[in-house]
Parts: sequence; structure tokens; C-alpha cells
Amino acid sequence: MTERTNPGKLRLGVNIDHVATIRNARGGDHPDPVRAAEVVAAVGGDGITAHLREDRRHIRDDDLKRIQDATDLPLNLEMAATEEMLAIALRHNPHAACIVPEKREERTTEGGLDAAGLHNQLAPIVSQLTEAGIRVSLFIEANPAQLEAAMRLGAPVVEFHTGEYAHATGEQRAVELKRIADMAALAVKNGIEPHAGHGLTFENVQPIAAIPQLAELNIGHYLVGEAIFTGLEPAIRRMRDLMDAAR
Ligand SMILES: CC(=O)[C@@H](O)[C@H](O)COP(=O)(O)O
Ligand SMILES: NCC(=O)COP(=O)(O)O
Repeated sequence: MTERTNPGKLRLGVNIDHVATIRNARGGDHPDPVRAAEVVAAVGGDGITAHLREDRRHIRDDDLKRIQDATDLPLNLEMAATEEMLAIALRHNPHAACIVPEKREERTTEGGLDAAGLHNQLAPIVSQLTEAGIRVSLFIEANPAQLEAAMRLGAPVVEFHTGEYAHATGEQRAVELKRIADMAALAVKNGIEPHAGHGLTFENVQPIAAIPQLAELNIGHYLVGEAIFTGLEPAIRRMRDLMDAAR
């Protein structure tokens, strides 16, 4: 496990996308992701994360305003690097915007953003979001080339995609964990705040939470799944306790 050198509180952003997935399965308004956001606020979560996908398969445009109106928690809007999403972000002015890669046919966000290869596409989006006072984060793989690209783009935050770690078993998991820990340390050394998320569960969260440089984890799918059995509030509380025990 990573050395515990930073007692600072690790923020928990709760991604409520998949409450909307269940709602959308029937096309009505239940379960409402806004109610989930209110539970996150009541239980002491540090923020709401929501990914407005191009195909609107879960969160929809009107959810954003309703979420912002319902809680004072900072909203982290996950968005593809498109003109449409930029306009929506500028209109809603969330606390943070996390630029993620998006493929219409993918089942979930399969990997990190190619911040290096997409520099020219990302640069104007990052600068317009920044000028609007929105804290920009780039959802990248934990590797030096992507981190350098984030630095060149002037992003104050990166979120490391933990999907490979979450799916790895045995020794490979330790390899993936080290990759994230090393890049978190390098990010902080270069003035970037590192976050992490994707595929985190009660079983795999603690080694990630123990990485001292990480400032925030964003967790959604697993919490919504657990909520079916225990309720959302106990699921978030348990995740919070596991994170705290790891530091
Ligand atoms: C970027 C990311 O990791 C999140 O958006 C999360 O995975 C929930 O959305 P999807 O399941 O649609 O990718
Ligand atoms: N950016 C990661 C996120 O918001 C949550 O991912 P997941 O827990 O739904 O896999």
C-alpha cells in the first residue's frame, strides 16, 4: 500500500449518471438523479459528478440545472471536447468541467483522453472554460506523455482513469497502482491537482485512496448498484469510511 504521507481529506465526488440510466429505461421521471444529488449532499459528499453524453443515455440537459438548483455542492460536469458541450458548460457554469473522451458506441468511457494527440482541439476549449472561471480537468491515462500534454494545455487538474487498475488482478493490479501513484506524485510536483476515478468499488478503492497526492475520487456506477441493495446513503457512507481508513 502507498505510504501515508498526506493526512489531507480526500474528496468524494459522487457520479449520479446511472440513477438517470434507470430512470431513462422507462422514460419517466423516476428515479430522479436530483433526489440522488440531495442524498449526496445530506450524507456529506463533497461534490456531484455528471456526464452529459452526446447521446443523452443518462444525464440530460435539463438535469444539470435541476441538480444545480437542488444543492450547493460543486458540480463536476464531464463532457466531450465538442462545441455543443462547450456551449452547455458555459451556459451552466459548473464548478468544474472534466473533459473526457467519448465514443457513441462505447458501453462506458473506455480509456483516457488523448490530450497529447488532441492538443489543437482541446486548447481553445480549455481556455474558454478557464476564462469563464470553470476549473478544467482532463480525464487521462496515468502516463507521462498525457500528463505533459495536460501541463502544456494549462489544465489545473487531471483525473486519472482507474479502469485498467479496477479490472487488473494479481500482480498486474500492483503495476497499475504504481503507475497511478507515480503520476499523482509527478502531477503535484508540476502544480497539477490529481484526481482519480472509474470502476472503483468497496473492494478496490483503498489502495487508490491511500495515494497521498490524490485530492478527489469520483465514483458512481458501483455506488448506484450498491444502493439497490442497501440504499444510496449507506453506500456512500461506507465508501467514505473506506477512503478515510486508507489515509
Ligand atoms: C468519464 C467516466 O468515467 C464517467 O462518465 C462514468 O464512467 C459514468 O459514465 P459512463 O458509464 O457513461 O461512462
Ligand atoms: N470519472 C469517473 C466517474 O465519474 C465515475 O466512474 P464510475 O464509478 O461510474 O465508473
